[in-house]
Amino acid sequence: MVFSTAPPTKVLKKLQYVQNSAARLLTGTRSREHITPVLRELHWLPIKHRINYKIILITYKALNSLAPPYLADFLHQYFTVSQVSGLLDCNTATNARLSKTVSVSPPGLKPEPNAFVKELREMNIFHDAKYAKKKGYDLKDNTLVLSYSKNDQRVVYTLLEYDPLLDSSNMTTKDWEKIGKDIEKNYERYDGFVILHGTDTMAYTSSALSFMCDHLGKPVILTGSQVPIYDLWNDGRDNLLGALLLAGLFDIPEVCLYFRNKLYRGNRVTKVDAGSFDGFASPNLPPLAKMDVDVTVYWDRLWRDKTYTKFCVSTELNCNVGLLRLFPGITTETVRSFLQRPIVGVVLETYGAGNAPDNRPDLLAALKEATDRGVIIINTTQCLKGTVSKIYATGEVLYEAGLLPGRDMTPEAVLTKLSHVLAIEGLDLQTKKMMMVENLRGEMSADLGAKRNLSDSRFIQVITKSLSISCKKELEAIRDALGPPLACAAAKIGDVEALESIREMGSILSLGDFDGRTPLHVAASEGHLKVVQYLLEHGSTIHGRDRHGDTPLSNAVLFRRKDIVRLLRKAGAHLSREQLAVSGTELCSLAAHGDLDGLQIWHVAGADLNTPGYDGQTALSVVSTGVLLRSLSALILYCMSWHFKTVRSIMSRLIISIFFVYGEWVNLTIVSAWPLVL
Ligand SMILES: NC(=O)C[C@H](N)C(=O)O
Repeated sequence: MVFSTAPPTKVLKKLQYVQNSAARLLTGTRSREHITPVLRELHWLPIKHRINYKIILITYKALNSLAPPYLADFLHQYFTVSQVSGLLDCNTATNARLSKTVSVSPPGLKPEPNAFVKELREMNIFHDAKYAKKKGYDLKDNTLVLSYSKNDQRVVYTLLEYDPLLDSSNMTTKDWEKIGKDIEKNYERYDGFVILHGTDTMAYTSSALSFMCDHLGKPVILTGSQVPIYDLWNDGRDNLLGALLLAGLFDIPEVCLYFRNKLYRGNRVTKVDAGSFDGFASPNLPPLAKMDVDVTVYWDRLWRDKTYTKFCVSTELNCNVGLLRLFPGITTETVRSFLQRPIVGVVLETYGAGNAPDNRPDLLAALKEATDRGVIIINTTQCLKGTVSKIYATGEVLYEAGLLPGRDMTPEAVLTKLSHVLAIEGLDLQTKKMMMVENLRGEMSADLGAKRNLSDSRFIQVITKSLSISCKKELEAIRDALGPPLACAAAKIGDVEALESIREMGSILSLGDFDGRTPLHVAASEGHLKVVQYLLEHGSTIHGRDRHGDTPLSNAVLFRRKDIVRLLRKAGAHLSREQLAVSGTELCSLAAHGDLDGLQIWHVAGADLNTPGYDGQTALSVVSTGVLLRSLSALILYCMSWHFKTVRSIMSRLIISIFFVYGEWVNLTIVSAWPLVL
């Protein structure tokens, strides 16, 4: 997690003056007259450095012996109310930071370990301590609650800080693997993931993760900042807040990058500005979402997995790949030595629409030699925007040399895709080449093909006629408003054809109705296996929650649709942490009623039969207690029968008790053995 930026040198001088003067004040007289010149200098600094945390803290320490009202006035100019109270409190953390800060002389910014979560706790927007307390949340140190709520739902988030924290320039593929593994490890416990990352190499990481995450069904959002979040004037706070809200409240099953109010697909971005809050661009794909006055998610732009397979992360990456940028006069020796073994994959950045000199047979021969040896070379453009094509003869020659077209992929995307594809075991070269030109995660613009016109839809024709509408915008608005409830209605009656027509008119089948219930929720509840299959094949969001927090899987469990539970599990659905937390009590109640079918469904859905209920009992102990009680009653009956001599022979008395005990034994065996026979 890194939030840093280096200030320009002119400002550094001023910064140093203020720091030094403030530091001198620490040891000398601390009267108002001595401090005023420092403050004046402070005011002349550009705002972003004036409010530099270090300066404020040093000056604060210098001011510490002054009268509190003066001190508070000063602090309020630069800090929020909660930060001031944190400072005045001068707790151990603040003291630790103060002493550390004073000893730092040149402000070369570095990631600061173990500071972030404490800082977030002090910012009201990032942690609503009162709410957490009121709700009785047992929040561990690194778990916080956002103060923003939607339908009384809060985003609760847990922070995992890496050790060591790295400037992103120091990151390697090993760090991508670590992030990927952590996502995989925690996948079922969280609804989304936010990765705080330095901006310098963030586009590489987001591209790599997009390829490493197979069948992703939840948001993974990378974000960072150009100015440290510890500074008052920074972009870290907005970026982090936006990323948390999007990851927590929206079902966007992609690896994305969030920066300056926009959510981009992770493998379409590139860093374009080192000195602006608008640091990233996605030249060939518009944003997936915008956080403005309203949050707008462009659902139709999302990349959806069309297969139903469980999420997994492939962490293997081939590091023998490289980027080579052509320039006029590049020597054949340079190209040749670059293409030497062990290199197996190369991104060749060519001119314009994918062109290279066609009057350099030596250079083209060097490329051809490499591709003949099995090196995969992908042709990409040096331009920020646009795609490679074969329109020029200077482009055509590259394909004759065995290069593959990188279309409009960013160099970051091609490099990480090569690294991923080349590491997959058991694939021949031809398949790997095929994968490189295929769209794996929306990293290239899709062929638009013959896109159906909205007005071609029969349904839309009827609506336009009856409402006398002709304008495209109005048609789209009608489609977007009617699409989700219509799709839910079709799912309810199990009508796959109707769903197909709704999809053809451009509606997104993953969207929910007024209660947040998607067609998948409805089909799962109603038990329409074919509809569930169809929806999964068309990229329906499997983890979507309705207003009550229910998912398609929990609905299928509730309505006892065992075949649908199985199918959803195959597609990667799982019970949420909250559902698992109450599963113990539910299982005990089913066990107490001898409801084998109910227990089976929960087991298929992934519940652990050993989960304790509210009173600490498990389903198994409930059954055993039942056996004990019934065995006892059997014994009592046996004795009674002996006593009252109602049953004369010992034989018949034995039969009665065996009947009781045997009956229980059969039950008990089924309950404890059924997981084996499922
Ligand atoms: N502000 C930043 O994020 C730049 C920093 N050097 C990094 O990428 O880690």
